[in-house]
Amino acid sequence: MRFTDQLAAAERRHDSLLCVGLDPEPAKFPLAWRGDARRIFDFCASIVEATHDLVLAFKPQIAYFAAHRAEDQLERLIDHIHHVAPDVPVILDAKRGDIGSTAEQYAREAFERYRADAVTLSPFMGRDSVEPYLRYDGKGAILLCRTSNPGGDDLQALRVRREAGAAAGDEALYETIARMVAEQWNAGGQLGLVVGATYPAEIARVRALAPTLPLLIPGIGAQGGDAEATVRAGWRGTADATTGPVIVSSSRAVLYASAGADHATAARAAALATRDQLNAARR
Ligand SMILES: O=C(O)c1cc(=O)[nH]c(=O)n1[C@@H]1O[C@H](COP(=O)(O)O)[C@@H](O)[C@H]1O
Repeated sequence: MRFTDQLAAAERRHDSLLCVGLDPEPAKFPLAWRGDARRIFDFCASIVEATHDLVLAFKPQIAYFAAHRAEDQLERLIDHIHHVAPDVPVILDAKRGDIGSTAEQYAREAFERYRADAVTLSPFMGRDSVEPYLRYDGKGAILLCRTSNPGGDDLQALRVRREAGAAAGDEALYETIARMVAEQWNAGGQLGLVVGATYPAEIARVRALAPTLPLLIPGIGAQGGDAEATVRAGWRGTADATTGPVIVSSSRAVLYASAGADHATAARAAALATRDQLNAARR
């Protein structure tokens, strides 16, 4: 099944816009596992098992595994997700971006080694740096557009001249990215955009420019983004061919809801409350 169809199906089946981000930090694990990087798989698997019926996607962040030489645990984790939750797509958060020949290796890593359903990428090096990922039929590539961090302004808010063909004037760089990706790069329907929950007005702008693209929206929870405003800005109806899904991602607020032996129960409670909060904003 194509990534976009997987998202739409998981959104409907689990009645959810929530993605749980898997950013394992051994220093924050429950006491019995604390500080032990060999428990990364066990910790993440316990979260997946506790929350998979509440989410439309999981998003492991590769740095949290690679930093601990735990890539083998990431491979096992993604296999485990496909096994216990075959209907929930996996977005590998890797934020890659390089020339085509190197991008071919990154694409192979994401889709063949890790068997992810989609990957996050930087659009900075242009269309040919994204194309190797699109050769994997049905896989998704989600491009950074308006990121959740304050420093995102440094480049993404810069005013640039609108492309020839668009109405005269100027616009922010993130608007150019959204327009270009939606209108020119997305011929195969595999692309999505990242927009931070910390910037609801920009989510609305990106949604207007890219009505059918999936929007990955991190920044609720630990970064303080407004969950309701996020949904109101980005959600235009249950995902189908004409309405792009929103994937609202939260990592720390779910993973570390409790530092005790009840961490999985607490993670489920946090995921359930967040799912319900997101749903209330669309009803
Ligand atoms: O691509 C991302 O997922 C991402 C983009 C962005 O603009 N901001 C952002 O926080 N992220 C990621 O989303 C996660 C946010 O984690 P929490 O703040 O703990 O929910 C981290 O894995 C970040 O790397």
